[in-house]
Amino acid sequence: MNQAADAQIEDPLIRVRGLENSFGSHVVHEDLDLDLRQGEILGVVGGSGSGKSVLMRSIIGLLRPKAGAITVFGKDLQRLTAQDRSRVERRFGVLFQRGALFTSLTIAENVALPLIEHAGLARDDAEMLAQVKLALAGLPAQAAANYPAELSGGMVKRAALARALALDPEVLFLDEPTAGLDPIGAEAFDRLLLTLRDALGLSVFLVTHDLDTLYATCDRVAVLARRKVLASGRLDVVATLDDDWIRDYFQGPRGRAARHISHTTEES
Ligand SMILES: Nc1ncnc2c1ncn2[C@@H]1O[C@H](COP(=O)(O)OP(=O)(O)OP(=O)(O)O)[C@@H](O)[C@H]1O
Repeated sequence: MNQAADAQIEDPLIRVRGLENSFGSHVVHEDLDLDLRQGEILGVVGGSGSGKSVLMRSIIGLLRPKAGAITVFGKDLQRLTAQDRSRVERRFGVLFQRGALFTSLTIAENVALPLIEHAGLARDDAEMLAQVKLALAGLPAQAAANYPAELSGGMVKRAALARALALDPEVLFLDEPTAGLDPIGAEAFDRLLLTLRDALGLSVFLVTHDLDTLYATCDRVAVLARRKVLASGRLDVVATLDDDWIRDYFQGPRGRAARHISHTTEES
């Protein structure tokens, strides 16, 4: 596990304070606070519809919150000019829930696209660099020429991860990266995530329902419930808090099984 979990870090990389989001009369977030620290993998959990994706979209700039402050790399996002904001956003890599690759482009072309559009690389250079990113995400070289529909779910996730890594981000946002993967594929993805975090010094905002992923990868966890972050901290601490939702989630049969597996793995 990463040392960030225990470190007393004054300035988090991302600081969200008093966030409010609503759609019509439906209030999703109210007075929500959250920190993402340098070098950590933060697991963001909560029931379906609790606002995990809306939170992620607010931070990466796809959704303008109704109120609150989001500070990224020490800069208040709302106060930045469009140009400065896009500079900040270029330091983010994002993997959306369903991969969101362009189906009419090959895997290499998908990964090359941000390099051409945002880094201004020539097509040949971008496609060469795309091969490096695909290798980093653990894809075999021959997958580069395939279209997304020709790959397995696990390979599509890796391709989407390669695209998220294209611009050498400092923060990685992952929305349900192991959803739909079989347990072996999900475990391989977890290991890849840890390796990449350590090798590239990434900080990771990880939305997940997957308890195994949570126990295998996260330094800290933030629980979204009742429109805010109900609790955040080390998983072993949060999992034992006295709250009905937390108890049901972490100490139900699936939570207990995931914790048992993680302890067994740590001991062996
Ligand atoms: N563009 C939108 N317009 C209206 N309502 C929206 C919009 N986006 C999200 N919502 C609503 O906001 C709430 C939170 O959605 P969100 O997708 O963040 O949930 P989630 O916690 O990520 O859920 P899941 O785990 O099922 O993916 C939901 O009730 C959803 O219907």
